Amino acid sequence: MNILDKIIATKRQEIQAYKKEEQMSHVFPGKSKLLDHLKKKNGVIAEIKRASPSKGAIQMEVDIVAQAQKYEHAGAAAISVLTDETYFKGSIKDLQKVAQAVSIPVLCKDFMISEIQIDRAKGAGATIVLLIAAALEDQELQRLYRHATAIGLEVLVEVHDEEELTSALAVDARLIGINNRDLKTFDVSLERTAELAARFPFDGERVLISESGLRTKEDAAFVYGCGASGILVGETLMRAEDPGQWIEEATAVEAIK
Ligand SMILES: O=C(O)c1ccccc1NCC(=O)[C@H](O)[C@H](O)COP(=O)(O)O
Repeated sequence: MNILDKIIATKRQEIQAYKKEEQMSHVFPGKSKLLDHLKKKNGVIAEIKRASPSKGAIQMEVDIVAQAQKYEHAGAAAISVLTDETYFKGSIKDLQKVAQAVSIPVLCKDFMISEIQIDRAKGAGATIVLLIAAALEDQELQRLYRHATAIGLEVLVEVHDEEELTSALAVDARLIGINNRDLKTFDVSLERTAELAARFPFDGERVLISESGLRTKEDAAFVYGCGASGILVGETLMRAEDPGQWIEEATAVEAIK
């Protein structure tokens, strides 16, 4: 069984517990839309990532509120919070704390297979949810996409190959993330953004976000040159001495054409 299949199997068990959980229904102030931001200018989606299956512990003791505020002050377009407990050591509470502490959009980064998870993310303050095409049949992707947008969330649809890009376009996704990491093997290559960007319809309605494996501002310049408007960055920011400076530089860098 590859890691993605293992994670999804764990999610199926966890969802049973969510059903019994007390519903979170905090009132969060209205937040701007990530799509609007990225249509106007390039931006960094800065991630809170304590650990990962490929790297193990990254920053277990991080003060997530302080980290999120650094991201916001540096001009991040949005904050991504990994909420998976088993493999990433995150939690829905992390998301809730971050959503309360910042005024920019907040992405619930998890492996969504059910409406229950989407409602829970919204209840905790997320304004965006992730749907991973590799983890969903086309009909499931469509159903969950519709559900999320119907309750006012933005949806980032993550793809890794041409077939998944076709699935994302079939639901008319506006935020499409090209994951440079193969979730089954952990191989990372920014060339994946270049390859799929060549098939991406740059029609002014949707934006391309390059995810994973971005380490330097030159990496950011490379993917902006491919047509990306956004980059999603986890490990690099969690290990950076000055994550704010990294965000500022990667936001301002000129695309390499
Ligand atoms: O990061 C992993 O090891 C991983 C393994 C299996 C499924 C998903 C995984 N990562 C989730 C992410 O999407 C990344 O956290 C995100 O794209 C940022 O990546 P990076 O900048 O390389 O930390």
